[in-house]
Amino acid sequence: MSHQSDLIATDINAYLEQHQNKELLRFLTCGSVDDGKSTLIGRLLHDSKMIYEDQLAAIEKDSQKSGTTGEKVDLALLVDGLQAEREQGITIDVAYRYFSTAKRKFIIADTPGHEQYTRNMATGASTCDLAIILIDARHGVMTQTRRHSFIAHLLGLKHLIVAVNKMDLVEFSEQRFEEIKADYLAFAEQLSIPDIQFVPMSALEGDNVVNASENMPWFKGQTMMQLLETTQIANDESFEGFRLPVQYVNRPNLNFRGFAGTIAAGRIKPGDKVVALPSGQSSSVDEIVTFDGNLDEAHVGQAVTVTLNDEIDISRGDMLVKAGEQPMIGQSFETKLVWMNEAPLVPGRQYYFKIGHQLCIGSVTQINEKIDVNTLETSRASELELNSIATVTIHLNKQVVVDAYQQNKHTGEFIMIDRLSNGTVAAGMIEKEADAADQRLVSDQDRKVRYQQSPVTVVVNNAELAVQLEQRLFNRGHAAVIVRAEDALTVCPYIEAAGLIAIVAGSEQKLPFGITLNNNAVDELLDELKTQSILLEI
Ligand SMILES: Nc1nc2c(ncn2[C@@H]2O[C@H](COP(=O)(O)OP(=O)(O)OP(=O)(O)O)[C@@H](O)[C@H]2O)c(=O)[nH]1
Repeated sequence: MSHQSDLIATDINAYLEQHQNKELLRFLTCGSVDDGKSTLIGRLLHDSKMIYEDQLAAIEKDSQKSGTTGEKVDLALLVDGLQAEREQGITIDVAYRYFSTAKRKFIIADTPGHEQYTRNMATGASTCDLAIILIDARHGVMTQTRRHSFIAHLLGLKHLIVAVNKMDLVEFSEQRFEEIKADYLAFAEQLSIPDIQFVPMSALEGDNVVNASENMPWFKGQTMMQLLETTQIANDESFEGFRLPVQYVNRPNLNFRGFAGTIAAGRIKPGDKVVALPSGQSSSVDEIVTFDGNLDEAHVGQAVTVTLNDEIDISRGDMLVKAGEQPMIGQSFETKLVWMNEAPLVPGRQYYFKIGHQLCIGSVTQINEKIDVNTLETSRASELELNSIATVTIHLNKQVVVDAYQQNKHTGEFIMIDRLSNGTVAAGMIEKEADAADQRLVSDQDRKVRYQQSPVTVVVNNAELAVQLEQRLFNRGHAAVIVRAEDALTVCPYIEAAGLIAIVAGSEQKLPFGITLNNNAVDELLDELKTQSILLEI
């Protein structure tokens, strides 16, 4: 490799130490097809001298055979390494690449631009600190630009670099750059992204990638590489509100009981008062133990084992927090969801939910609004197809401890897993606790479709009873649609048309074809269901 530190020859230990301690920046490149993502990454590697001599020789040879750049070396070939990609001419998956400069280490997530790869982008972005949004200077802000920016915002990225690429094809025009910048800023107002930088660039020619452009002397800002090396990310993690999701209870002998995990937010010292959640039992920190010895203080990002001054019951999946800095504890939440499965999301169907180290069963009870990622317009929807993004209400079979994702990624994110295939079907971000009374009341638009999917319809006039009923039915494998008593007659035709069973509990309304229970008791209802099992098979 041509890029080498002098330290490698003189003091390898000092070099390794220096390398180890360099800050790591994870970033994502996104743009439409052919905006120049691969060329940009190739250029970053090439100009920062991170390419092996033999790699360079190989792509020089390949450029003549399959490159798209005429006489010039096609640096995209360095990145689009997969044969299948080359044949199709597109990047098909998230590819991670590593490189470092004297100042920082980098991991790049290279994601495909097409709309059908929204899930790949979301996957790539979820662990990144920064996103580079590429715009072709000839085309300006496109639908995809807006989509990528929205997903970056959704996943809580705090830093964006908008790279206006192919400036060589618009005569390095300052006016064109300013036009695109103004367009982008007008759109970005809707997204609250704290840090947006702009760079006019030619990835192909190398202008403003690593070296400042001689063709654009009017641009006084930093080059792409300078921005990557200097964007401040150290304070992006939250130092407020201590959170230690317990990954492992370490009990090597009778005298030691420690709770191990990576601190997801805040800081902690021996003596601090802590609460274990969801149990709510409190204690105080005795020691903070690490492989390298005990610490006087630990903070976000550090992997530690904490011992407490009292024997309290804590197991994997629980969370230690500081007294007075409580997160949300609940079973129902409003969340953003990116649906990643070929088969559509079916409200009411049960999935595993993995929230940090907490695993439980639950379902999406309602799709509140679907977001058109291209226009940011919202609409009602009864199902979500692959790559859809929506606000949904989820209901879980046990209490979990979470934060809003925008406050803390680590404690606010979750995935949904199919219970049969074990495949990840969605990624979600917690927004807030759902309103317990309303969240199971089905909206008019969703009603018809929900009935077709759901074997039992329960009509109630009591929100608390509705919650209990739905939970108990869920536990017995039935999906229930809860309808408010006052809506019951309006929705009768749908129930009838779908040939479903209506169970009327505690309601004044008598549906013509329902089983009317005169008693509110849940157990009696369930007994009734048992004896009426034939009806449930419909
Ligand atoms: N003139 C000019 N051409 C460029 C520039 N950057 C990239 N290109 C060309 O644009 C085409 C697409 O570049 P890629 O880097 O493969 O684009 P991509 O965004 O990675 O495309 P996918 O991998 O298909 O998503 C290639 O022919 C590049 O040589 C630039 O700054 N100026």
